[in-house]
Amino acid sequence: MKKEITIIGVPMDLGQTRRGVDMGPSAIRYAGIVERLEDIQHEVQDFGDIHIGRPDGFQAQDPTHNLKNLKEVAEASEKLADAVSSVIAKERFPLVLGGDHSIAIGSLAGIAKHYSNLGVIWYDAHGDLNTAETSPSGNIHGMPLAASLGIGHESLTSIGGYMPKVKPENIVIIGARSLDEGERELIKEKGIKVYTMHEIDRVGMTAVMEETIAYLKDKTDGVHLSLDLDGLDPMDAPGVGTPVLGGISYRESHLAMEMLAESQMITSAEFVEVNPILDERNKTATVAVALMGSLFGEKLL
Ligand SMILES: NC(=[NH2+])NCCC[C@H](N)C(=O)O
Ligand SMILES: [Mn+2]
Ligand SMILES: [Mn+2]
Repeated sequence: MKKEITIIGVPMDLGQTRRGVDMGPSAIRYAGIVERLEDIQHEVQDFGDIHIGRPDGFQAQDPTHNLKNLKEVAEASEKLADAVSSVIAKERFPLVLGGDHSIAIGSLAGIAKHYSNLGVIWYDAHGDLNTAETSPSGNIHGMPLAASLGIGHESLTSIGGYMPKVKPENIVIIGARSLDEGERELIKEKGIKVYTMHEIDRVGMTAVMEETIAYLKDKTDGVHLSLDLDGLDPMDAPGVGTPVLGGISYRESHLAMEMLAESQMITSAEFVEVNPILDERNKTATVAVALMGSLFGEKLL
């Protein structure tokens, strides 16, 4: 089915401390995302990049919290929320390119306004369910899913002027293999559905995706895919800032994207954490583009 897609680049690197992930959108464009989607008959428009403010180097860390670059991340999130929301208002499919995963706070704030029961598939090695209190790093890219549940610092939970963006029972995390203590507690407390690498190995990606699709299908009126490239194994996606061994393979990821394409349930998507400085000859951006091809219906025959 032909889609009208708008690409939004978010050159954000302030949600974590390794420089270079702000070049993710360029690397993904360079790897040919527009042509790839046009080749399978979609109509693609490139919105360009959201402007990311630079932190004032002389400004001391706010003593009331340990959140790095909170002001800049919150400002960028508001801008992204507006951009994403305007794309959906035009009945186009928003495809957001990161940037670190903190950008999901803005994407979800812009998207969730348009749905009463948004589903979220969080494809990631991590839960990104930390708050200032539970975070080992103070990096906001470890917090976007918590913030979208309405948990965490007010400057992050209130983006878009409402909260929460998503209900715990509408979330599925796939690929988890690194969770902090507070994240584990939150998962249990809220009953969030998680397929760790254990389940993926045990029952296989086919069953994981069948169950995920069945779980979300009837109770949601839209599903956002938030794909962190570190969900994949670092052998397949080396250009990420927080790699974790033992991840989802390139092949399993293609299968997952193909099954989502068949389900026709995905209404928005983002691909994040591509860091060209840490990458090998743009491999991770190229993998991201290949996965987007499958998500949007590319088939060999
Ligand atoms: N989006 C990501 N890559 N997140 C990594 C988070 C790592 C760790 N859990 C933290 O809070 O700092
Ligand atoms: Mn991650
Ligand atoms: Mn993440």
